[in-house]
Amino acid sequence: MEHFFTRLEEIKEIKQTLAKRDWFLGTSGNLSIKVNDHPLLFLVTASGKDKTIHSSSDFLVVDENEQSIWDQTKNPSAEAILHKLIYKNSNAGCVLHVHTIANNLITQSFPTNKEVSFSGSEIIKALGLWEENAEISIPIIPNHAHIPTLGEAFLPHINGNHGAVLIHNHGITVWAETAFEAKKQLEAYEFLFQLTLQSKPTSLSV
Ligand SMILES: CSCCC(=O)C(=O)COP(=O)(O)O
Ligand SMILES: [Zn+2]
Repeated sequence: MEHFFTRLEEIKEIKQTLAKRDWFLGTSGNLSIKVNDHPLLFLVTASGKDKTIHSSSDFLVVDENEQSIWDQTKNPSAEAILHKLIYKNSNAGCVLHVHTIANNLITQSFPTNKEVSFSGSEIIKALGLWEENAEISIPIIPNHAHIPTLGEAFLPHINGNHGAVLIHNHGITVWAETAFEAKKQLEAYEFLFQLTLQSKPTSLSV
């Protein structure tokens, strides 16, 4: 139980930090943190809420069918299936999804089912790549309104315990083994997007 409350505090703190950055405009975005491996249980944001307002009903615990196990008065994030797919196919412990102007604009510069690559910035070390001239690539998938179809497009890109997927004209989903790592990596990706958009167009490469 102590573990549960520690995880809850971690994800609440991330929600508050990202809200201060305006990364939840228009009720967009969803966050989750794993609280049990077998059976899979994770805390996930409730759907459709203003995520800049913080209350005791911000999160609910769902199982591997994305069903709330205690509280039937609110619904889990509509995108909880993506979080479930990540937890079922990696050792990730936390999943963060945000819509930002920068992550939407970056996807508009590239075709879907391709990837966008970044190199030449020190912040790439925050993504775990420490070698000289390291390059990081992020896949861009189509934005299917039907979430199970979005999940099918997303699944092949879950290739490790941490990673990221851009959804075209929608947002980014980042996962990592811990909440600290997931937030760090999300921030590093958003840094790269903003840097690229504010730099010369030649710094983009497909
Ligand atoms: C209001 S943005 C459209 C839904 C979305 O993409 C999102 O991230 C928020 O959905 P949720 O069900 O998690 O509130
Ligand atoms: Zn979304």
